Amino acid sequence: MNPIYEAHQLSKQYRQIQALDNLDLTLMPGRLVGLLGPNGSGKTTLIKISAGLLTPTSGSVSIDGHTPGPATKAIVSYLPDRMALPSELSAADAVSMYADFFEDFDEVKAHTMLKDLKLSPSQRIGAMSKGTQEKVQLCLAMSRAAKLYLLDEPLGGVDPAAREYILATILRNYNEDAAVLFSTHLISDIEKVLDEVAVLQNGRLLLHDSVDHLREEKGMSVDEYFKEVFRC
Ligand SMILES: Nc1ncnc2c1ncn2[C@@H]1O[C@H](COP(=O)(O)OP(=O)(O)OP(=O)(O)O)[C@@H](O)[C@H]1O
Repeated sequence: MNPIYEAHQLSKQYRQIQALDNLDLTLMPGRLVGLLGPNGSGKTTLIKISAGLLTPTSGSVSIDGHTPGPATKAIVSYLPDRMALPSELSAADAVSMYADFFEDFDEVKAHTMLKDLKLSPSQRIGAMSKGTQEKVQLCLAMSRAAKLYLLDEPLGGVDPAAREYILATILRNYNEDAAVLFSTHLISDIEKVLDEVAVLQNGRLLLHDSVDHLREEKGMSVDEYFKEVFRC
């Protein structure tokens, strides 16, 4: 089986700040991977480069054999870390817009998810709370049948009751040949669903391992390991 995603010697420099530093990361299809790391470790930068929104200073990303760009936008479902939809649209308008943009978008699935999360399709996005906006964006991102999902903090502002549903939805909705790269600080909430973790520190890959192997080798949960390594 070929990797769906490969970052090779990836670096990103913003003036004096080295946000990514010669990072190599390979993701295989069918894996749900948590992208972890303290604030400022480079998670969003990695996701944005992979989504084709930022250009690396050096190194490369290959997604299903393509450099991030128009070809990868058709196979990558990206969930940004902040609201990216026009505020005047309603949730139903946003669903129609996604249906126009993405061939792999399942409109019925999106409406079912909105209903399950008790979101009003007619409410204007600009009038929604931050957590509600995040839920709408997640419904849209997970209603695509993509090969790679890049989810930047999908649970950040979501209440604990909805987190369970969202995690179950991520697990249920993604096609088993797809990979999911999922950045989060809510490690204890998600480690039970993850196959692997990739941990960033100062723009470098500190560790990339299966959750089972990490727990066995370190004798602790991923959450405990993270707190131990990054204790302030
Ligand atoms: N547009 C920018 N201009 C300058 N520096 C930036 C910019 N965006 C990010 N950085 C810097 O790059 C580094 C990595 O930031 P990034 O947002 O990728 O980290 P992160 O791991 O996603 O952080 P968090 O967990 O806080 O969301 C940080 O030092 C940040 O200050």
